[in-house]
Amino acid sequence: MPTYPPPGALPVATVSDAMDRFGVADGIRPLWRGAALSGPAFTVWTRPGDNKGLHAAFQTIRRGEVLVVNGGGDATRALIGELVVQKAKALAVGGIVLDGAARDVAELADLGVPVFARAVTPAGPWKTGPFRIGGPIAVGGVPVSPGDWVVGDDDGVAVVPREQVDQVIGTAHALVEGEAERRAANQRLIPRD
Ligand SMILES: O=C([O-])CC(=O)C(=O)O
Ligand SMILES: [Mg+2]
Repeated sequence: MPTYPPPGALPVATVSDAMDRFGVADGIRPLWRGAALSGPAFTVWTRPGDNKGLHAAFQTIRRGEVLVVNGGGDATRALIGELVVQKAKALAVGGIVLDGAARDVAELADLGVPVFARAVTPAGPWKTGPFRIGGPIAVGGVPVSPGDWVVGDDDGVAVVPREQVDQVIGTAHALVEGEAERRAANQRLIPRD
């Protein structure tokens, strides 16, 4: 697995800026404050509201990979809850990104697994499929293929195509330095009377 910056090391906003401000998954939000992730995508497409494919994903997902799920943007059925996230934690999954919903949100922060989703609902999932594991999908309108870099923080989630990761990380570091200069300049401002 390539080495990515650790979760929270580069702001997602800056990573997106380094992609000409593209790459952000629209409408996908962190489910607890401080949730941050950074790792390669493990993709699943599932029938909206059905989590059979997520349980199948846990048979092969590797340490540090981020489970990224296209659930059709469905907000009516939670694809995951505390028990599924507990499983993700035991397998050292890097985090979960759902274009769909979750439940049991009070427990997710305690588990410490970064989870990002479009919606929260107490309604539980179906468990019959169909699903597809490992192909190209999209979340929040952004294409994701297995191995693309997924990064998430309090602002949301961005996806960097695998072949652009080195260039985007380099550009993002340069942008961070530029922002530090602007921050210092802001601190030198004085009110005019
Ligand atoms: O029942 C489910 O599949 C989802 C859920 O609430 C959990 O994982 O705790
Ligand atoms: Mg539950």
